[in-house]
Amino acid sequence: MSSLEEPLAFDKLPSMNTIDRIQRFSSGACRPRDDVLGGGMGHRWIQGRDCTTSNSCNDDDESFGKESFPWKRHTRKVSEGEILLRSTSFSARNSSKSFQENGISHSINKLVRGVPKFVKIVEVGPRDGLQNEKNIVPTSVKVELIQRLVSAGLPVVEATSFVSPKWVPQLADAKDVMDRVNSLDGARLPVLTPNLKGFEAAVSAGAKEVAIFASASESFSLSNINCTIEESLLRYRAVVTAAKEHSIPVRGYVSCVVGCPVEGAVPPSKVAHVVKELYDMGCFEISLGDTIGIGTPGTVVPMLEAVMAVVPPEKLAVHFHDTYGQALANILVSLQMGINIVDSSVAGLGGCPYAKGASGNVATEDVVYMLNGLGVQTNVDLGKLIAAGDFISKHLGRPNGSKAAVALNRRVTADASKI
Ligand SMILES: CC(C)(COP(=O)([O-])OP(=O)([O-])OC[C@H]1O[C@@H](n2cnc3c(N)ncnc32)[C@H](O)[C@@H]1OP(=O)([O-])[O-])[C@@H](O)C(=O)NCCC(=O)NCCSC(=O)C[C@@](C)(O)CC(=O)[O-]
Repeated sequence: MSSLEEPLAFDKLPSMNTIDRIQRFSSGACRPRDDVLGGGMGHRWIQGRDCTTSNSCNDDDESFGKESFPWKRHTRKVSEGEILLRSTSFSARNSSKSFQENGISHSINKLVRGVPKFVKIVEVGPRDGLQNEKNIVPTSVKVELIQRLVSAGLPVVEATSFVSPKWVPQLADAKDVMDRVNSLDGARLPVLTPNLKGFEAAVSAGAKEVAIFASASESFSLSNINCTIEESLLRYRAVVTAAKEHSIPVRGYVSCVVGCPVEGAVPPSKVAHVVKELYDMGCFEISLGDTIGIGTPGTVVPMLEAVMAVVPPEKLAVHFHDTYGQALANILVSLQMGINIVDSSVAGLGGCPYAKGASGNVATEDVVYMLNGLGVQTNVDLGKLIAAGDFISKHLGRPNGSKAAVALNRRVTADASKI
């Protein structure tokens, strides 16, 4: 049992060789073409790709719409917030150009090797973000939050959970929320279901996609869903079978992929075992949750190596909590390894009621800001997203937990004061 006060396995910090090796064997591997290293415009540091795989490379973002269950593509107008953001990105463009003039772009392209051109963001704020809130958030606020997130261009917004209201009172209004968001166009709205009872309630409430959530740690499984890992897999097999009958896609989660609040370090082989079980039972995508935010690139890389040995990277998502401020670094290293789906929570809301001390998920605004800086498309309107984060933060009576949102809001105020 290791202490969770220490970053785990610092000595395992990956060398670029490790990442190169993974890239070579990853089916999503993509490499920058050396002949286009110097010619980019704007703040996009990743130049053209020469890849032949399906993992969102060698294509524009249209390929993203070709998943097995299509949903209506979201078209959006540019918001006022985004116009401001575009105007403030001028200096980033200039600095990118001067990097290129100095021959530094080659290093940048090496650094972002393998990072996909498009990242699908799975917004978990209305569910993971709110489930831990002590004061009950009115249904109307939850509904407006979901509407705002969909209108910001997020392709997937996890809406709520059909879990026991005794266990998670905050989400006891799951049916009412679904009744009011079901007609929203432009995004998928999955919900969590811990068992058949939850699945049936979700289907009657009109859910068109569900998620099941297992754990790589026995102790966490017991405290979160009151059963062992093997028992949970049995339950989930029943949920997936029922979902197949309704043609409902099922996403899988695995919690505690790096560490557990009770057991300490969790071996990558254990994570890989549970991920493979969920994949084999039919989950279309599996999200790897660092539930207590303990991971660093030094522990995330070996975990991903183990998981990618059994499930292809294009079927995997990463889900980092930011307890130790490591989430963006962990996301970047995951993208370098071929992952192109990232879970995040607007305004950095979140925490798990059964993982004491776990802080919020990585803030969606911070992820989008980083991806914009890397030239990775998300189709998310950062201005509208920040407004959604401000809306819910104001309701909860606390500052927006996204550093990018706070800084950009300050910048807007500063710019306005010059007028
Ligand atoms: C799994 C159970 C239900 C077992 O809970 P249990 O108490 O063992 O279940 P039970 O079968 O003995 O039933 C007890 C009562 O709950 C009811 N019940 C049973 N099932 C449901 C249901 N689906 N919906 C509504 N009610 C339900 C059932 O009808 C019964 O009601 P009673 O007869 O006492 O009135 C419970 O432990 C539970 O709801 N746990 C969910 C806890 C939770 O939501 N945790 C947060 C999830 S976040 C997470 O896991 C991590 C993640 C995904 O975010 C990724 C990451 O960050 O790593």
